[in-house]
Amino acid sequence: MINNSAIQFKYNALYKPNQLICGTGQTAIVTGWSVKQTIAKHLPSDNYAVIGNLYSPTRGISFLIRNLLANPYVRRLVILNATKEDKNAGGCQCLLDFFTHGFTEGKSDTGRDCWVIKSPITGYIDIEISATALEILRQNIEVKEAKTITEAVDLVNSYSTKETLEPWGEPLIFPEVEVTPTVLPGHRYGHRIEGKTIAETWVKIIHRIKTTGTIRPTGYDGKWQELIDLMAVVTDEPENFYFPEPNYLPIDRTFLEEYISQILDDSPYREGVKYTYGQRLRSWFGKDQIEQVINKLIGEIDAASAVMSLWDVQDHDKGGSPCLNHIWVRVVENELTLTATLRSNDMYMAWPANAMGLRALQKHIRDEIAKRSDYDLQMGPLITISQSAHIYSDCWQHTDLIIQKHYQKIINTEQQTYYDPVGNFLIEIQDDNIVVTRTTPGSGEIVACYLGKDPLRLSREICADSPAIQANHAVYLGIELQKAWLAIRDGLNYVQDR
Ligand SMILES: O=c1ccn([C@H]2C[C@H](O)[C@@H](COP(=O)(O)O)O2)c(=O)[nH]1
Repeated sequence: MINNSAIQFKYNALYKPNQLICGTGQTAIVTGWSVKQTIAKHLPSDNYAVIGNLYSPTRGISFLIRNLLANPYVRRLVILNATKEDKNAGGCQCLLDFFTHGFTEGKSDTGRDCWVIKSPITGYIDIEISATALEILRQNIEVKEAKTITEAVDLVNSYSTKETLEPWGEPLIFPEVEVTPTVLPGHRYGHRIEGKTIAETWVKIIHRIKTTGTIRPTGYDGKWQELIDLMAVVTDEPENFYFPEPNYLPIDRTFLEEYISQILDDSPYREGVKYTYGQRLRSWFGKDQIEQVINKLIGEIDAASAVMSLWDVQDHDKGGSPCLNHIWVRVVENELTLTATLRSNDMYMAWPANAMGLRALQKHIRDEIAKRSDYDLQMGPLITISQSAHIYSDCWQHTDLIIQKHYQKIINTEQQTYYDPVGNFLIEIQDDNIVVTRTTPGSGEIVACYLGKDPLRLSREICADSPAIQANHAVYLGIELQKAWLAIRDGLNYVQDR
């Protein structure tokens, strides 16, 4: 025991320094999803060593443990496990289980060797950290769970009246293994990705970002790969949601149920708890915007102003502003479409939940309109526009694995339908000329005709007229035009697709 209780410790934040509030005491506080500043403002800084969030058991715990190992004088840990989000994410529970039950050697989802926490919630610790070091932490840190902010504050204050404890040893620092992806050239601004289901669209999105996104600093002491303004169009998500079997999405049905309520239902303001989308939509601005949109469309079904806004101008002054900012609902040929704009979107971890939650909102609006009026609309596509569409570096390995397993299969199935919204092209030879007839994709009506001998010139003309032609369709056309040209040159018969 050290007798000088006025001793001040300097917290060495090796990882995520900008995300932590550092003090000079011996107690670390993990606030889960609660806003860390709310706790800090109730405590003098010499009562705590550090205050930080823990959002995810698979991504956050390793950093936290590495920092604790670098600061051996931290002898007490208070874990605030207070909100619905904490229950959903399971990070705080998993961290508690690390201290209570320990860990075993295992593999992560991507097959990487790691320590797996003995917990019903999946949580990983980097294998580069030695088991001995992890045991030292487990033996030398006193851990307490708090269920409310007040309980956490009282616990920390009561610790500060106790005597100062000796550090458990010298700081321990372990190497890190970094994965650097190869980035292929591609568009940086503005992408359109379409898929039938959220799951399928998600695989295409993560493929696009992972192969062509720019690697940049995140603003959270890390890196992400990013594309700017990525529009995803989901055309046929079924009513009860499609979850692949086995489920490769980062969420399951139990999580989704909770999450949908965060979008559809109001929730009262609570100190330390961030906005919820439901609260912003239902009550934050003194109006229920979901009701407003339902009533607006019933009154004027063609309205182009069925807008819901989630951004508050005050958000510039506070941290933790909403990522989902603008929702627009529009009826197009008896279909109800919903377009949502997100200023910042974690496309690996958050987009599937965001998209499913928005789809539930779209369905709710459709159903309410049907209940209260004569409009029985179909469900149209769900469209999301993600302005910063990113994947954090600690998800890159997982992302690669999902792409490897599922991307090509999805593309193959799509290509086999031979469907292109720009239409079909029929190729024939007439009097030593190549004749290309363009028809609509549905009824096959003729919309354009091209005639010539030069396959390259014809391809260019066709592509200039339909710049949105699908890449595989354009390549196919090129091959057929060349075959037609060869047939003319060699005096052979030409039949398309033979
Ligand atoms: O519904 C949500 C909420 C958050 N995020 C992600 C986007 C960012 O990666 C991070 C929020 O960071 P800030 O932009 O608020 O700092 O969380 C989403 O993707 N969807």
